Formats: sequence, structure tokens, C-alpha cells
Amino acid sequence: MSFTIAIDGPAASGKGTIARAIARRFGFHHLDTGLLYRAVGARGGDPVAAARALTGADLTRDDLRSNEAGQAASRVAAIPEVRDALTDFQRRFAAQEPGAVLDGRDIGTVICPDADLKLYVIASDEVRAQRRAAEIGADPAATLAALRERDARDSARSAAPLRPAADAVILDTTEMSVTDAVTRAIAEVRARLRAPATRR
Ligand SMILES: Nc1ncnc2c1ncn2[C@@H]1O[C@H](COP(=O)(O)OP(=O)(O)OP(=O)(O)O)[C@@H](O)[C@H]1O
Ligand SMILES: Nc1ccn([C@@H]2O[C@H](COP(=O)(O)O)[C@@H](O)[C@H]2O)c(=O)n1
Repeated sequence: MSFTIAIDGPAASGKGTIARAIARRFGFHHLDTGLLYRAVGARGGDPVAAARALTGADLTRDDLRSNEAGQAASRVAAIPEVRDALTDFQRRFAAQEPGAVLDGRDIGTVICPDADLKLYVIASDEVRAQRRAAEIGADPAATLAALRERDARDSARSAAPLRPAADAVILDTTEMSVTDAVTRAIAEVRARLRAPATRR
């Protein structure tokens, strides 16, 4: 039976960094689900048709990491039919052996409500903006405004809003190095692997 890890949280909180490290350590598959929405936004045209027609090639575009691509993603992500079009693919990905780590906004609440481990990663707005601005070479103040706008839209939408699952472990990385954050997350995985949930 496969082991599923859901990692959610606001923009640039460190979800992907932790997800990739866990996947590497345990030999699990990893899906950055934000890329799906970024690719839909970047395709332009009718977002529902774009979501239904998405291919692997769309996910390798080199213009998906910008603040603009993030804003476009957040706008199309509020459309329920776009989310519906991407749900089956994410659930099939999550069921792969020996395990899968998915990071996004609704993994623990909607896509994988029975995940073996749910992490909700947060950090202060200012720290997230500094990290993201340094990563993409953007202005920190503009990045802070963009992150806040995106988080507000993601939290306020009615379809799969950004929020922690009731059984998520909250991980605040504001004052943690990457190594500290990954070490904490890996400890949570090890604890679940040692004492699997009764439903597994
Ligand atoms: N604990 C940390 N300390 C310092 N930098 C970090 C930490 N965690 C992540 N970062 C850096 O912050 C940036 C954002 O991290 P990451 O891409 O993992 O966030 P994310 O939550 O997956 O973002 P997104 O919402 O865009 O998917 C990256 O440049 C990453 O290297
Ligand atoms: N499960 C998800 C993942 C992402 N989104 C939306 O996509 C935007 C971009 O995501 P990043 O993780 O790459 O920052 C994000 O702001 C959300 O609007 C989502 O709705 N659900």
C-alpha cells in the first residue's frame, strides 16, 4: 500500500523545498501541483479547456516561476471546473507505490483527505517575500505585494480554499534553515512510517 504525504501552505512558504527533500530521502514520487495551475494560466485562452488539454510539455515551460505566472495561476485556480479537470490526475499520482508527496493548497483538504501525513507549512509574509524575490531576481516589495494578493485570493475563494486540514501538522519555517525544516518534516514522516494510521 502506498504512503501519501500532503504538504500545503501559502505561497513561497517552503512546501516544495520540503516535498522534494522528503521524496529524495524516501524514494517517493513528488508532484508540485502549483505547476499545473501555473501551466493552465500560462496557456491563455479558455482556462477550463486549457486544464482539460494540459500535457507534460506545458509543465516544462521556462516562464512558470514569475510573479505574473503565479497571479495568473491563482486566478484560474478559483474556477471550480479547472480544479475538477486536474483532480483525477493528482489522485492517480498520489496513489503510486511506494509513496508520493504532493504540495499545493488543497492536498490535505480535498485531493488526499486520507493522506498518511499532512503538513501545513507557513512563514511570515516578509520572510517568504525575501526568499522568493532572491530566488527569481524580483523586487522584494513587489514580491511581498504579489504574495499577499495571491494568498488573499486563494484563501477567499469558495472552491478548495487555502486552509490547513484539521489534522495537519503546522510547520512554521520563519526562523528555520532549510536543513532544520527538512529535518523536522522527515521526523514526522518517520514517526508515521513507524506507527501507521489504523486505516492503512
Ligand atoms: N527554511 C528555509 N530557509 C531559507 N530559504 C528557504 C527555506 N525554505 C525554502 N526556502 C527558499 O524559499 C524559496 C521558496 O521556497 P519553495 O519554492 O520551497 O516554496 P513553495 O511554498 O513551494 O512555493 P510556491 O508556493 O511557489 O510553490 C526558495 O528559494 C527556497 O529555496
Ligand atoms: N493545489 C494547488 C496548488 C496551487 N494552486 C494555485 O496555484 C497558484 C500557484 O501555486 P504555487 O504553489 O506554484 O505558488 C497558487 O497561488 C494557487 O492559486 C491551487 O489552487 N491549488
